[in-house]
Amino acid sequence: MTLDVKICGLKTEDAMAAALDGGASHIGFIFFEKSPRHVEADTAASLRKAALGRAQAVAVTVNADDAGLDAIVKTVRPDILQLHGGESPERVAGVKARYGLPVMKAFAIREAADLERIAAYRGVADRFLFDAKPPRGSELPGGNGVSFDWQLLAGLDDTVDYMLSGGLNAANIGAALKAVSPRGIDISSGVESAPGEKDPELIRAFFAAVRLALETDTAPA
Ligand SMILES: O=C(O)c1ccccc1N[C@@H]1O[C@H](COP(=O)(O)O)[C@@H](O)[C@H]1O
Repeated sequence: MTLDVKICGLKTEDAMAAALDGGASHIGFIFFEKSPRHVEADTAASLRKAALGRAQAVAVTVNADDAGLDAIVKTVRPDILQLHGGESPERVAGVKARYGLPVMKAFAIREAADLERIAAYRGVADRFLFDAKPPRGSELPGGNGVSFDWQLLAGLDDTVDYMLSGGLNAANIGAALKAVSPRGIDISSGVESAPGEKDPELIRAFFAAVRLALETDTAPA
């Protein structure tokens, strides 16, 4: 089994190096000013150079307008756009057409009914990302370090290409991969020592836990 691993919310060169050396397939930059992980486009453009030819750069935005996306795409040259707000299927299609880039659409999951929303995005979004619903009072649509019931995804058919996200860490990734079979996993706060502060040691520990989980073949039959 190959598994994509996205380390999200990178802001520093040492965290970027740990992510790439660990084997990240994707690295994510947050463009959302309320987030402790927010980066300016210039910073992301500089950091993403280290990933060229090694990992795909993902620009994470929340209900961004064309002007905002134009600036990010022009400066950062991301490989993928992650839309982590309430973007409609029409908006996703419009973003894909405007930039010619793959789009990963995020969905907040708490109960089975939340998955019904993906139907309208099938054939529109290139990939889905399933994250937990934010806790009450949080200003962040993602990056809250909160998990959801992974079993909710167990009934998805194999054609649904998704990344699993939300509260993943070195301690629970084995159980997550026992429960479900995503094509990718995405982590942010689980490799931080404080909000927005990536810890290279925690990034290394996460990759070690992923390797262990894959070696022990934890995927469901
Ligand atoms: O991380 C953020 O601050 C953030 C802000 C706005 C939209 C998305 C954000 N992060 C996404 O959240 C998940 C991972 O969160 P965690 O591992 O539970 O901390 C991931 O998809 C990030 O791209």
